[in-house]
Amino acid sequence: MQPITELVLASHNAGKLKELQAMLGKDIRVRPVSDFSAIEPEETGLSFIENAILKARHAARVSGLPALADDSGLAVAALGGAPGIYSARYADGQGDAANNAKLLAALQGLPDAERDAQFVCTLALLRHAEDPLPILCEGLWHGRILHAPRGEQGFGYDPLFWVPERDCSSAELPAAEKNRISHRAKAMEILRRRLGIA
Ligand SMILES: O=P(O)(O)OP(=O)(O)OP(=O)(O)OC[C@H]1O[C@@H](n2cnc3c(O)ncnc32)[C@H](O)[C@@H]1O
Ligand SMILES: [Mg+2]
Repeated sequence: MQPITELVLASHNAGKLKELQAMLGKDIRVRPVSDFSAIEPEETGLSFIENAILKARHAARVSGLPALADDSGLAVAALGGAPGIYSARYADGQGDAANNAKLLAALQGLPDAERDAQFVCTLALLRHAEDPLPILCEGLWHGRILHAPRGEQGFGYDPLFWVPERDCSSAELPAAEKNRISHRAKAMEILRRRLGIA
């Protein structure tokens, strides 16, 4: 396989883009898909990986470059895995603060022992829009949902996600530390190995 020297990141989420860029930018020239198109493809898949593939395919098509997409979310055990693939749309598109408020309300009154959750990250890399064999990677990060937000770092559900191995919320972790241990870091480690840049 030809080494990949440049790729388009198929995300419109600033927090995600920052993390992906920090994890890849030393080895590969990365450009956001917004350099090529403002259109966000509808996430019609029923699984994280289907949505990652369709976002990457769209980005490869509009850019003519290899494309990497990240479809991720939060799966809460007490909610049967919700919000899951609907994490970004949990509060009907009203944004991170509304998503977090809805999650806290859904778990109101539940003790710590019943607040297990995991962040899921899937990555899909397509060498071109018709690539029949995308590189697919996943990473999971186990934790617990807090009773109130903590911390200012990160994005999305980070202020509500308790990280047992660090005794703090993921929004209290310095960016470099989150990027070493998160679901995204784990998926990215697999991708780096597949690309031979580990
Ligand atoms: O689809 P793109 O354009 O990449 O951007 P998005 O924000 O819509 O991304 P997703 O469809 O993958 O939805 C992911 C959701 O899960 C949340 N999420 C994913 N990774 C996270 C992380 O590391 N920390 C906090 N929240 C995260 C994020 O805030 C979104 O609400
Ligand atoms: Mg999305």
